[in-house]
Order: sequence, then C-alpha cells, then structure tokens
Amino acid sequence: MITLTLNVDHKPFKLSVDESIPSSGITAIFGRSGAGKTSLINAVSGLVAPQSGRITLGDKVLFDSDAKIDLAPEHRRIGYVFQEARLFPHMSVEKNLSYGQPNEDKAKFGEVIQLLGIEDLLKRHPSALSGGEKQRVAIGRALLSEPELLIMDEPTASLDGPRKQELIQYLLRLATSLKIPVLYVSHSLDEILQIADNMLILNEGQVVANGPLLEVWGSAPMRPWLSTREQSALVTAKLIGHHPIYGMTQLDLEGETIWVTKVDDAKGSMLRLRIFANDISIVKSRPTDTSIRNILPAVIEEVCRAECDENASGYCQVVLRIGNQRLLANITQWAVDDLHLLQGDSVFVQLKGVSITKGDLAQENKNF
Ligand SMILES: Nc1ncnc2c1ncn2[C@@H]1O[C@H](COP(=O)(O)OP(=O)(O)OP(=O)(O)O)[C@@H](O)[C@H]1O
Repeated sequence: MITLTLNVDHKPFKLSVDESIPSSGITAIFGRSGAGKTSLINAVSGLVAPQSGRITLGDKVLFDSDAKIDLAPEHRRIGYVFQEARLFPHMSVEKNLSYGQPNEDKAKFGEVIQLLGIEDLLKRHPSALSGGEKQRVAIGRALLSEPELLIMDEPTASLDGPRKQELIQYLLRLATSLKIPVLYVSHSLDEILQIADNMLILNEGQVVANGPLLEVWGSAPMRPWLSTREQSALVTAKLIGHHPIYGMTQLDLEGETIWVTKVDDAKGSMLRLRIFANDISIVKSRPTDTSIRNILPAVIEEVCRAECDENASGYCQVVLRIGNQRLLANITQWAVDDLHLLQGDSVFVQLKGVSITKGDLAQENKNF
C-alpha cells in the first residue's frame, strides 16, 4: 500500500491529499490542467517537500513532517519517466540504460531490453532515435534502477498518434510484467482505459475519486469528463471460447454470455469491456426474432439520475445491474414512461456494441 497524506501550499494553489493506493498495478492520476497532478507526483518523488503530511511506500517512510523524515529523491527508490525522454545525449543507448543500474545484472538487462523491444538500438545515440524509441529507453533506464515505484508523467505526450499507440502496446506488456506500482499521469481517457487498473481524479488540488478503474469510471466525478455520446460502463468478462463457425468469441459476464468479435486471448483471460450507454436498449421480455446477439437479463438499479435532461434532449440514464456489475443505458424519457420502467424491475438489455479496452487483466508474468 502507498499512503499519501500531504499538503502542498503554493499560494494561492493548495494540494490536499489523504489517500491510499494499492502497491501493485497502474494507478492513473487524472485531472484538468492545473489540478495538481505534477505537484502530487513531485511530492512523492521528493522533488517538492509538502508543508505537512506522511508519505509511505510499503513499510518505507519517504516523508513524515512530524517525525522530520524527508528522504532525498535518490534514496526513495523511485523510477521517473518524464514527458520528454531526458537521455544523456553523449552516451549510447546501452550506456544510458546501464547508467543507473546499481549492479551489473545481465539477465535483468536482457529481460528489460527485450520487453521494450530496444535490443537493436543499444549502439545508437539518442539523436538517432525516434521519440517513441527514446521513451522506451527512458522507461528501460528507470526500470533498471530497480525502483520500488515507477512514476510516469505523461510519457506519450510528446508523441504523434501512431507512436503513442506503439508506446502504449509496450506499456501494456510492461503492465503485465511489473510487480511494482506505477503512478501514471495522463490527460487521455482512452489511454487510461487501455492500461490503468486504478484511477485517482484530482480537481483543484482535492481528490474527487480514487479506486479501481471500473468503480471510478462509473462514479459522479467522471460524468463531466464524458459527453452524452461517450457515457459508458466498464465491465470485466471471462473468455470462455469461440464460435465454431462464425468469427466470434464467447465471454462470460456474471454467468451470462456476451459475444464479441473474435479475439486471440487465451481461454480464461479476463477482458475489460466498454459498453456505451447509447448502445443499449431495454426490453421487458426477451425478444426472439432479432439480429442482436447479446441480450442479457438485468435489474434496474436507478432510473434518470442527475444526467436526466428531459427538458433539453428528452433522454435520461438508466443504471442496470447484472450480478455485481453495472451498465448504463441512455434512453428517452418517453420510453421510460411507456414501458413503466422502475427501480427494481427485471428487464432485458440488448447490447448493440461492445468494445474491448484491455485484455489479459489477470495474466501472471515474470517478476522484476
Ligand atoms: N512551485 C510552484 N509555486 C507556485 N505555484 C505552483 C508551483 N508549482 C505549481 N504551482 C501551481 O500549482 C497548480 C497545480 O500545478 P500542477 O503542475 O501540479 O498541475 P497539473 O495538474 O500537473 O497541470 P498540467 O496538467 O497542466 O501539467 C497550478 O496552478 C500551478 O500554477
């Protein structure tokens, strides 16, 4: 567990945090510009000293104002990857990588360069690397310093679209291999959906949400970030097999079947699915003659939450529960009235579209 209790006072801006974060997985730090994301990670890494507070990483106390503990950044065992790679320009990639490695662990060096796909770049200098390659080297250098925490501050920010996507694929490989926690600052919700396990949202120096991504995604502080068209729920489902004839994969969501376009993940993999509120319709009895493959029983948990904007568009949001997971549906107020949809009703949801945002959630891998 990482505990973050801290107050940073840059008058007039004040950052005030009292949270804990799991000691494994990727925690995305999200919020608008000036919300305090960089101030938070700078306090954790020791670049900024909070006025008061206590920051711990497992059993290790990094900062404690009462006990007058303030470990220097170099003693915190934190790997830092910035928006720009910040490699030493006069050193080869190989030298850049080994620079911060405390002991010459060749096996580990080999593992890291292979994971990040930088084996062929070792003899080059940073000036001969693309932006994405530089970032991969910077990540490798941070990992080889044997950190107990990795902080990435918008590592894809300086990259163009295709390079961003390429780096994300490497980050995904990393995510399944790393056994240390990662704090990942990002402005991109798409990126967060692909790689994060947890999410902490900052607003004007205060934490407005913190927890597993699936929970935070469905929470009230997320709503202002998503337009009606983007409103969606995240669920996890298990891959159980493939259709014998059609190119479809069968998933299990709380004992119910969902069919998605064929994916290559192994049987038993846990996949994260994003289901848009506009892609769900509600019926009271199970339809038979329909082109829609995914029809699941659900219970209405809430009708017309705060988003219900009957005056403006006539649409409102219905929260539905399938086992322990929730879906959102945007439907018209007219349909709600016509079907007499009420909290607690058993209905069926028809899913017109399902996208997979992250595969292999439970994959076990090497340890470094
Ligand atoms: N050393 C400082 N002295 C005074 N104010 C500061 C200092 N560092 C940051 N701030 C202010 O604190 C607020 C939060 O800044 P911070 O860089 O943490 O935000 P952020 O969420 O990382 O923003 P961005 O996404 O734009 O990087 C801003 O209003 C900023 O001007």
